[in-house]
Amino acid sequence: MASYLAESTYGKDKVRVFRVVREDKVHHIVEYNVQVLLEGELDTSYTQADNGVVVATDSIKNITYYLAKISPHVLSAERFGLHLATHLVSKYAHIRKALVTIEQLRWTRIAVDGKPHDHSFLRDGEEKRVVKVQVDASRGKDQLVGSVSAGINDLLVLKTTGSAFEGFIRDEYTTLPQVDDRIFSTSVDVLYTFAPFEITAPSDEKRLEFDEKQIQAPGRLGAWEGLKVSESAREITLSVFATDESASVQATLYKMGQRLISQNGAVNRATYTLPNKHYIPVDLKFIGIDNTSPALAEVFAPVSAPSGLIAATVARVGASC
Ligand SMILES: O=c1[nH]c(=O)c2[nH]c(=O)[nH]c2[nH]1
Repeated sequence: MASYLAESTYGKDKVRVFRVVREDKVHHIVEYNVQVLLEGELDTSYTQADNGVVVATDSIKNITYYLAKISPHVLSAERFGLHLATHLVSKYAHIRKALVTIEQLRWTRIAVDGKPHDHSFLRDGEEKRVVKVQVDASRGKDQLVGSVSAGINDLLVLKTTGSAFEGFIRDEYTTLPQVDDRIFSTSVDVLYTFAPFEITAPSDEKRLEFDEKQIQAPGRLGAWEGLKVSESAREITLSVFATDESASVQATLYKMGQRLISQNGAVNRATYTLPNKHYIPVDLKFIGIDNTSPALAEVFAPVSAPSGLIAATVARVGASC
């Protein structure tokens, strides 16, 4: 009956942060859902009820808000996440690793007479940008290793043709007809990963320092900085989805990943998770109407469950992560 604590992590989830940065009359905003998890010399908090090693998750929340106030990087989820994670592992001697996941909600400037408004925004879609940052101090507090992944969640797309699914295994379990034309809809989750890099530890007493010079990545922050790659990933995902003569979700996914990597030199891997959101032509034979032959299918029943689920990671040849 012997047992032991095999692994653990803890922190604060769903810290909702809205930040405004006022540049004279032009206001910039971000809204984040932040998850902060810590790992380190924390076993005794589980095994011996030793709260003396616990940074309260309430304090983790407070630190998140404090950094949102003072960090010059708050408008970039990648930089803000790195600043927060670097502070946590630098401030607390026994914390070995900080993992920060940020979900960024969409706020787009309202266009008034075709001109982006200074301080009014709209939620144009439920898609989110997602950023996962890790700062690892396992090799020492002065040898911090940072890693960044970023991507998109819940990007809902649909096409009405240019998608087939044929040639799959047919046996006693098969009821699905082969089709050379169908509706293809998915809610894209994509996460792409950059090579890890060193971060110079903050040298100020409060361990709050964090600037570009501390990032020892090729091209520093610029190599993987959020927006360029994130816009490219979104564009590639949408354009492959729209233009591919899809043989299957699997084949289209692979093309998305290949193109993302070939067009973004700093990205080493891309993981796509694509539910296949089925739209089934309604059988109207009961009233003498053909609505099921592909060319005549016009009325569909969207099926919320079950859905297919296709996930794969495409990696750059020769890259170690
Ligand atoms: O693109 C698809 N891939 C599958 O693996 C699959 N399975 C299924 O029933 N429909 C589909 N469509």
